[in-house]
Amino acid sequence: MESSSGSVLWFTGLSGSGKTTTAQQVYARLKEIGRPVELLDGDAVRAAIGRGLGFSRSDRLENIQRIAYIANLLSGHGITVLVSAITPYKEMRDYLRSHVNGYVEVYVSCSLEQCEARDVKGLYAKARRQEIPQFTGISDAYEIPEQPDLTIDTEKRSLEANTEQILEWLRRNRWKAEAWTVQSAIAAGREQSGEGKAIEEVRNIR
Ligand SMILES: Nc1ncnc2c1ncn2[C@@H]1O[C@H](COP(=O)(O)OS(=O)(=O)O)[C@@H](OP(=O)(O)O)[C@H]1O
Ligand SMILES: Nc1ncnc2c1ncn2[C@@H]1O[C@H](COP(=O)(O)OP(=O)(O)O)[C@@H](O)[C@H]1O
Repeated sequence: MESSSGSVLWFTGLSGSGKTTTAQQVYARLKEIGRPVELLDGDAVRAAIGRGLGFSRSDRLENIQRIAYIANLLSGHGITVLVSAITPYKEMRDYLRSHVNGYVEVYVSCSLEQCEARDVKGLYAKARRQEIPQFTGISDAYEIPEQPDLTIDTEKRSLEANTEQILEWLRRNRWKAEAWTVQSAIAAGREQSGEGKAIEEVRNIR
């Protein structure tokens, strides 16, 4: 990760697994503590810049690449980006890992049975009636991430616990490194300006 880039937390999981709900909660917590943050939700992005894109493999790939492009622009300004999109294929996530600065894969784990029981938007019922083709988990694949950076379980753990797990991961893996980089930069600046040498000279006098 480039030192000036923000993290891109990419929430991947089945429809109804809790990607949006969790991303919204993380968004609220980051806002509270004054971190610059943006949320790119799959549905909203499709409505804004994905018109004409369906759910074939190639359209989904195109959709993910467009979101990745925006995520990179934002993270380049030090913004933490939260993306909530099914991102069902390994191929997509391999692409993201190699093209998105600060990529953090967050697998939102929830069984198909539970997602279907939730059926937040009534889409599973429609998919079962074959009214929606290529529906993820029913008539199209969801390839479970093999090595996500983080897994959150929305079936067994609460929204609050999962949000805290994500914030703790950021604290440990990203913000500590950030603080270290800033400290090193300050130290290097001091060295360059001669401040370091001056301090050394004062020490020698004493
Ligand atoms: N065929 C099919 N398969 C899966 N999902 C479908 C489909 N048709 C419509 N929807 C609705 O579109 C949302 C998924 O869009 P994404 O952009 O996240 O999908 S993808 O990453 O490009 O695969 C998804 O939103 P979420 O429920 O928030 O995941 C669905 O509401
Ligand atoms: N622990 C949990 N974490 C997140 N969502 C949960 C949890 N338990 C129940 N839910 C519910 O599951 C649904 C998830 O919907 P949503 O966030 O829109 O999913 P997705 O964005 O993955 O399609 C919401 O109705 C939410 O209230």
